[in-house]
Amino acid sequence: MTKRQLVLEDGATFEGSGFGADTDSTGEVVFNTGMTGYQEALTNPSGCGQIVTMTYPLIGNCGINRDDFETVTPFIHGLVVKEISEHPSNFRSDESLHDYLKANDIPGISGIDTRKLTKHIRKYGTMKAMVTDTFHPTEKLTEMVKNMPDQTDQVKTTSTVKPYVVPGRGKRIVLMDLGMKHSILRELTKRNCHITVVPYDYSAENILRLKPDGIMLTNGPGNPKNVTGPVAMIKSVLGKIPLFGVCLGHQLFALACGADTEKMALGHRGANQPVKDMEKNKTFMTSQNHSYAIVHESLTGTELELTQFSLNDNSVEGIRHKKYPAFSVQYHPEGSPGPEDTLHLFDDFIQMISESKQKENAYA
Ligand SMILES: NC(=O)CC[C@H](N)C(=O)O
Repeated sequence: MTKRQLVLEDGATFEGSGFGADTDSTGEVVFNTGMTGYQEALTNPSGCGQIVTMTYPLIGNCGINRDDFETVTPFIHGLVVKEISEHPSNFRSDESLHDYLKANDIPGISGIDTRKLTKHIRKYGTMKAMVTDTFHPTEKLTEMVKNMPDQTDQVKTTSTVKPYVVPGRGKRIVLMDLGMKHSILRELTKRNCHITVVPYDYSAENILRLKPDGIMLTNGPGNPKNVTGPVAMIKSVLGKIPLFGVCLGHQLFALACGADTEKMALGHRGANQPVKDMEKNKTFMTSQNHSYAIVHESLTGTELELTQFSLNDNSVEGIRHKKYPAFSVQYHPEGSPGPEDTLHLFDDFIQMISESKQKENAYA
């Protein structure tokens, strides 16, 4: 195995062994606390540009299978693990994690003290990093990492280029792909929706021409403030078509309504994030994967109300428009990986569409 190292922006270095592709790579180093679901986590397009550290100590033991992908092409820039399983064993396994990463040109690094690395990130925050097989003096490598430009076009990279249809006989949904996880599509198709998936820069005018019953905005990578098109779109459709936003979609909905977003110190990544739903008066375990959040105080003076919050750090997890049929959540209701306790939000969305149709008919 090649000797490989992870170099952080602040000069911290971690030596390990290479697996996956033999290539150098840069990105933002983050950690994921999920004990299962590495395949879904590494194929989530929201991870575009990130070097993902798995805190669970043994990764790759059930291989990679054809059923659990969240995108066709993975977008992460590196995978950091304590121990990589060299002999995956599972009836669904098609190939090893090593072979999969190699085929997709993503470097992995194993033998890392991921506890130490995670504590470091927890103390100093998420930061830029590099996975490299070259062992230049640390100062030189650190300088290279520091000078790495911030990526701002991740949504463009991960979104579909052209619209396409996934036919169904139920509600007609426009699904704006900001870096969509397949599981969102799966949940809508399970509910018989007729789905038109559109790119991130699809205009309100073009969406309205499709005469959808509802609009859903997906998850996606990067800073929500880098994505201006969908904000303008949301402003134009709000009150005309019921809307449901997830993760990045949730943040863009907030920006469109005059609230603000900020970068969190660490972000939330993992499958065990407790959230209080104030409308249902219940606590749910959720799957999360985000670095940014809505600024709670910025909801004041807008037409948005807080509906859900994190029981770990009180951050905003759900909002609803006070006048129009529109709501959103910061977490992944579709799970994958992680708990499916909040799948009912897809049913709530369909019901909101039916109720707003009834109201329209009553006024007609
Ligand atoms: N899962 C997501 O959609 C993440 C949203 C956004 N990119 C963030 O990191 O906060």
